[in-house]
Amino acid sequence: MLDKVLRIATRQSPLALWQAHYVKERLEACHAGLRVELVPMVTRGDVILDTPLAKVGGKGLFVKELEMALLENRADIAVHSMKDVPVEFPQGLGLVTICERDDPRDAFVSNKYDSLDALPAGSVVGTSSLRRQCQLAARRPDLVIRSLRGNVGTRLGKLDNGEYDAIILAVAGLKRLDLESRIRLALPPELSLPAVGQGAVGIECRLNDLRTRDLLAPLNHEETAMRVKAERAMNTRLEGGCQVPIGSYAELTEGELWLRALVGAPDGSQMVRGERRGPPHEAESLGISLAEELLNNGAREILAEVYQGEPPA
Ligand SMILES: NCc1[nH]cc(CCC(=O)O)c1CC(=O)O
Repeated sequence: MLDKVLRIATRQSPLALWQAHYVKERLEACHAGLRVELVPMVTRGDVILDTPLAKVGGKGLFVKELEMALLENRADIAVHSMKDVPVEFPQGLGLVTICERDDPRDAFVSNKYDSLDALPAGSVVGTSSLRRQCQLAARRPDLVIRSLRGNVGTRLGKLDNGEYDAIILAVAGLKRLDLESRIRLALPPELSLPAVGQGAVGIECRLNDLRTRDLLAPLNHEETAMRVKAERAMNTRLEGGCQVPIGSYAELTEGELWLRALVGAPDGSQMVRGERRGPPHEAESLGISLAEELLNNGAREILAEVYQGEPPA
């Protein structure tokens, strides 16, 4: 039966393919007789590999082609790392499902050292994330932080050939690729506040495609959705559309949301932090009010400076 086929638009990086296969398997397990096909695509973000993302238009580069495929009915859903999903969607598309979150933490990866604190002065640490960079530099101003791009395998290769003493990657990505053994230390949120949505997989589709939305419904994880909603509300109130030095992380404990956030200068010289606690149904307003507090405490000036150097796309 043709209407029992569902098509997933996906990038072809090993991480993207893992996530697409994960959603395929979950959907097929929930719906007997449903056949799920992958539609592999190349995005601009996959092609431009040598320039810091902030300079070439930011995270949106990885999702535009997938969204075109949805709009032109060449695919039914797109599977994303929530961390890479821009704040706005094209007309007619939306994020309808967020799967259960995996480990949200950043990972310290090194062949020589056990932790950030064990690194000698002058050690070279690789990351292209302004968020990771500012938190690293704030704690260890004596380190040399160098840009590091490419997919997870490429980044590990650059560590292994000696270009870096250590690199920072997401725990979730390493676990998905069966590379958990490379993690020397999972950094607690106090040390490296995660990015919005880190560790969670989200699913986008055409909002008027009710058949697909019904099929996706059992994959939604309410607790993860609440947490990511608070994180994204915080980010949306701050962000101008390009890569930014912002951490935003929510936990849900005993029915209460605890949202922490930071905005920092990329060189770690300034850092504004804040937190909010409240009921989950106020996820969005908690995020917005925390963002406004940060803006009033200096984040406005920090972000203005970041955007001036690298204007949003
Ligand atoms: N920026 C790329 C990216 N997008 C999502 C993940 C990891 C998986 C996740 O956070 O869901 C990664 C790799 C990394 O940051 O190390």
